[in-house]
Amino acid sequence: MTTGWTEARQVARDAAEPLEAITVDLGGALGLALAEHLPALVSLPLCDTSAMDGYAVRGTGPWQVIGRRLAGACTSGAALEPGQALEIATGAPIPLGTWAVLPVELSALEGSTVAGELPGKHHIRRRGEDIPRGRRVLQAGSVVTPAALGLAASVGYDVLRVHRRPRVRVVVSGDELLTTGLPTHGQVRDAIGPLLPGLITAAGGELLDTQFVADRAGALSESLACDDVDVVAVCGSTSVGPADHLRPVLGALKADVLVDGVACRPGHPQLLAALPDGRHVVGLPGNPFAALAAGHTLLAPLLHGLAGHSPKAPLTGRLRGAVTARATETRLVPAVRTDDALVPVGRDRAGNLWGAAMADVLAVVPPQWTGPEVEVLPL
Ligand SMILES: Nc1nc2c(c(=O)[nH]1)N[C@H]1C(S)=C(S)[C@@H](COP(=O)(O)OP(=O)(O)OC[C@H]3O[C@@H](n4cnc5c(N)ncnc54)[C@H](O)[C@@H]3O)O[C@H]1N2
Ligand code: MOO
Repeated sequence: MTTGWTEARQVARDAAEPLEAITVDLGGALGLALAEHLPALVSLPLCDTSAMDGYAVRGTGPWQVIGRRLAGACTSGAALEPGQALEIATGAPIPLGTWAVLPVELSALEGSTVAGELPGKHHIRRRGEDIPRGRRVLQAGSVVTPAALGLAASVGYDVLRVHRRPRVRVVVSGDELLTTGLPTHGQVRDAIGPLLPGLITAAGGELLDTQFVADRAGALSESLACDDVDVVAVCGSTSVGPADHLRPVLGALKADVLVDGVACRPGHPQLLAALPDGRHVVGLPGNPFAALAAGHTLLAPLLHGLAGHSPKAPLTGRLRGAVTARATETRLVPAVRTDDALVPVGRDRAGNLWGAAMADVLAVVPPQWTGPEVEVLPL
């Protein structure tokens, strides 16, 4: 029974429990989802520090400069007395008794005396003003970005607990397929093998390998009998033709078919199944644009779920141009972003990746849509 596009994505997402947590160095966490909330291990800043290069002063000027302090210096040291100043660098702990930091460009130094107007702002960053110790700075399920790595380091982390990436095997079926060079009569260059690694990585997965199998049930069955991956993405063989063996093979393996066709174009024969040992199989149609659409429809949400990513609100945009909705199926339409709208690029028949390759997004046009707002899937 065919499933609606939105529901199919939810089924794929719900089919996945986040995989186990691992501990990795900060650098190894990029792109993985946090398995635990992240409380700040230290306050930021750690103590009251100067926000400017200049002079920490007490009282009204002029002030007698009694020394110099750079960032990283320890906080102990004599408190300032009224009329005293300490030359200070941005980020250095301010001495006790400081009223304000006089920025160097507002100061006039003569010998060891500095003069200037007390600034309107004190230019002091108070301890914990940016982040107090113990405050949760990121939630479990957040995907670690470059900024998140910097933040984690600044609040004291050397390692992070993250969910491991789901391991994926791609199985490409089709006797007519060629992986390099120019196809001759009857041959077709494999276009799905090359497009999947990027899609899998972006969705939080790790491609273990790509295997090519002949259009035989036995070969497909053998490729599914593995225990070194979490997900097998089978390309081709999803339809009902004489060389399409995926559904019968899944039946023989006693797989639980969770999504058996999706009400969308392209990509309607795609499927999602759970094998008895818990691994998942995603069937991507052989037509390359249909495979891309299915990759975004079923494979990506499954990988997001396994990788422990928190669900995100959909991105939306306004679609302009002559797009006709279907009665009962969702259309996935390649479109480019312009200043004020999304514009379809065409060239989007199921076997043709030209439109998708030119596009920025797939615009999701639901059944009976009247526009202009659509959900978008970045490509
Ligand atoms: N009687 C019906 N026939 C078809 C239906 C249907 O509903 N009833 N659906 C059509 C749709 S829609 C699609 S999509 C395809 C899906 O077919 P398969 O997943 O079984 O894929 P194949 O038959 O192996 O190949 C279809 C087409 O794509 C080419 N192909 C396959 N793999 C690749 C690849 N890796 N790179 C490039 N091109 C590939 C293959 O040569 C065929 O031309 O079924 C329709 N039929
Ligand atoms: O679903 Mo097919 O994928 O439209 O060509």
